[in-house]
Amino acid sequence: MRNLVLASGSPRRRELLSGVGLSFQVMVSDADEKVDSGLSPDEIVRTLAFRKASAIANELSEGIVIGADTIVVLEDLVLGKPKDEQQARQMLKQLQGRVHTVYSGVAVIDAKTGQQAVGHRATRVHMRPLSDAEIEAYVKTGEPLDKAGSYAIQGIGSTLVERIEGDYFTVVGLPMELLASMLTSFDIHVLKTAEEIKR
Ligand SMILES: Cc1cn([C@H]2C[C@H](O)[C@@H](COP(=O)(O)OP(=O)(O)OP(=O)(O)O)O2)c(=O)[nH]c1=O
Repeated sequence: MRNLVLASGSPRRRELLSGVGLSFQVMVSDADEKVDSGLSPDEIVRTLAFRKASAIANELSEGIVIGADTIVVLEDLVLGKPKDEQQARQMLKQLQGRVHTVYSGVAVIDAKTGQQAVGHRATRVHMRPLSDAEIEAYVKTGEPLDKAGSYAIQGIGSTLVERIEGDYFTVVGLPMELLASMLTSFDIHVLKTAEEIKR
């Protein structure tokens, strides 16, 4: 099988991809995460996922490169990763007791042929009301710091989420069903690979 490359420093994305039995290399891009203020949320995550994948694909002569990006959107407010505890506190104060949408973009690029695909998914998240003391305690766990919107649904943040509408993996940062279907057009078939591993 052709070399698969995950262009991401996110341990969550690494775990999700390993979880379906794919073997891959990790190469972290230093792609600029600034975007035009006029872009819609889906355009933002698609642009950034593509930028991350192409930064790595440009360094390689072959390989299928995957990039991803996740943002949290509360009405017209776009929340990325907090700079510090103060910003994490502020984001959680805005999100508590309300519904927001998590957008995750995925880009796949074949470094050899230049074939490319970009997609995204959006999931609505209902967060329960949180007291200031709860927000403080959660911020102090350190978990919010490298997460878009300052929470991790897969971690202690699971206790803050009442329910979601849509794909769970989109919230964690890598929509797996979307990615698997995109990979089939690059002739990478996740279920077939999993079957080969079992044999
Ligand atoms: C909302 C949410 C986000 N996140 C994470 C996923 C992403 O790692 C991060 C969003 O930041 P990103 O900029 O998408 O990704 P990253 O900087 O971690 O990694 P890279 O750019 O190298 O791919 O937030 C969770 O882990 N759980 C959650 O519930």
